Amino acid sequence: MMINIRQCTFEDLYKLQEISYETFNETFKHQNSPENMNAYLEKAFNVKQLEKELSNVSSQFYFVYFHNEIAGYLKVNTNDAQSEEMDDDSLEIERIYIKSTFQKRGLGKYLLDKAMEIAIEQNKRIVWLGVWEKNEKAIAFYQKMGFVQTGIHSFYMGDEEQTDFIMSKTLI
Ligand SMILES: CC(=O)SCCNC(=O)CCNC(=O)[C@H](O)C(C)(C)COP(=O)(O)OP(=O)(O)OC[C@H]1O[C@@H](n2cnc3c(N)ncnc32)[C@H](O)[C@@H]1OP(=O)(O)O
Repeated sequence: MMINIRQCTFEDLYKLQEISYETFNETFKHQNSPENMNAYLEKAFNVKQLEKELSNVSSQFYFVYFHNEIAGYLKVNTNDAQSEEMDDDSLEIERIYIKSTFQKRGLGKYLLDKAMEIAIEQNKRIVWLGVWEKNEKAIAFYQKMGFVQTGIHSFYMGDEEQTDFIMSKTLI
């Protein structure tokens, strides 16, 4: 099989840190200062933080493999692991990141389908996510996947306040 998916465990901590840094950096370094990028990377992906997230029963991480190489990852949250106050019948896609060399091969859709599958299994009604308003590529991808904008919220990249679009999809 060309494409495989596997749920991450505690043992994957350092691999997870590596792909988190790499993909975040290549996605956002062109539109943000090095200071703000470093501040965010250190805060979001330090070992203690990732340990905490990996041990949260309401969060799940998955690696997607392309020809046996880690090509990207998915993080989903339910209940109080969601990064916004949301009802218990919703699931958050907190991160879908595909390494640039593996993009446009269907892997992002593969991870998104996985998230939808988890939501259905857990009887959720809404799948939602936050995406930076300037991340046009990801917004186009989520629109293509049937998500619509349902709100906004702000977050900090270092000391800069930025706006995320909240996008959602309702399951039948
Ligand atoms: C909640 C968050 O995580 S927000 C941050 C999202 N992640 C990032 O920005 C990280 C960098 N980007 C990526 O990782 C990827 O580009 C993703 C996740 C946005 C898309 O993943 P990819 O593997 O490249 O997309 P994939 O090949 O699965 O494409 C699926 C469909 O979306 C469409 N699509 C993908 N990218 C785009 C785009 N830039 N513009 C329009 N349509 C697009 C494809 O054409 C495809 O449509 P099709 O099924 O009709 O052929």
